[in-house]
Amino acid sequence: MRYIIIGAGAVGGSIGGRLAGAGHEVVLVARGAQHAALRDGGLRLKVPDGEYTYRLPTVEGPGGLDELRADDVLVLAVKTQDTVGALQAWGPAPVAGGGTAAERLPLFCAQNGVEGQRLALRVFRHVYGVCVWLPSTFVEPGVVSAGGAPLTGILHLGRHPHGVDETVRLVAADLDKTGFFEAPVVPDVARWQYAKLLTNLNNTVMALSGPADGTEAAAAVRARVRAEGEAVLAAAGIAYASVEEQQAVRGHKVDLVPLDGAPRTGGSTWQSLARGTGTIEADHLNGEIALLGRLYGVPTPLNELLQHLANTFARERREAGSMPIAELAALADQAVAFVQEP
Ligand SMILES: CC(C)(CO)C(=O)C(=O)O
Repeated sequence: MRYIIIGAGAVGGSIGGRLAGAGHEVVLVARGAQHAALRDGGLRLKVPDGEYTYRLPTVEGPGGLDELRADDVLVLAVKTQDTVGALQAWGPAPVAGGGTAAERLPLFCAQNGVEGQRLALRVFRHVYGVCVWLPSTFVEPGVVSAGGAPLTGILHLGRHPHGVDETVRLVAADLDKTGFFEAPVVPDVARWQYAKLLTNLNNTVMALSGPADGTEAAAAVRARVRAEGEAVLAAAGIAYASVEEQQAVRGHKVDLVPLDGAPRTGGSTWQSLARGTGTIEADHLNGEIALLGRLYGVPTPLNELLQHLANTFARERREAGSMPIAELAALADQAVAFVQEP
């Protein structure tokens, strides 16, 4: 199989690099400065076992390929807010030399949340979810780091929202065989992704108030945000894997190792803010909970607040981590009081 990594950033670059390192054919897809750096200098992957450079075919879109092949596997690793753009480019994808129609190819969404798969199913027939547990960082154009050891990441895979087929087994086997991923094939990948969504609700808290906030105030905000998420999923009848189930798989297999020259950061939303990308994933993390809350009549003041504040930070390019946790906690109290008013 040939792996086409659409969005060769932190997660996509880590997966693509490790697959290439294990001898697989990999094509990287990126835009702008990242495309230029990957094309000219290769992909530099900083990991606990060393630093590797992979010189791989790199394109900006399907037009850069001669053709799509029947053995191509698309891995969509762009941030959720960039999914529609990527699907518009790749979905109908008539490529120069003809070949296989992209919409018939398997598309694996290696993304946070669940919205990516829903969008992809409007265009692609064979959509797979990947529940990505892979702490990684976009260091600078052409360079990504992934600090998990002994494994780089744990990637639960399955057809979205549920189901297993031969393709997912083959992809999981390729990932497993790199030696750097554990890739359990699960019959209910959405259940794992909703569990991860609950964890990712904290991404905005970290992005606003700093990555390494071990204070009681931060823990209290996180607990309240998660409790809202759990109440919403319960009301919507959406099942999610328990913390114990997740820990049983994860164990200490992706413990973080400090990497020379690669800054330790606070999750993907923090990184987006720190890079000043102008957009973040909050609409599909806290915003997913707020949406479900409205659909099922469950108040979600904290998640709405976090969605709003984080989007404002991104739009105004405010400094990541610059809101003291006490200020965030006070705003959270006000938001809760506001919805409780008669
Ligand atoms: C928690 C983590 C790092 C795991 O992959 C993540 O999902 C994120 O930063 O978005």
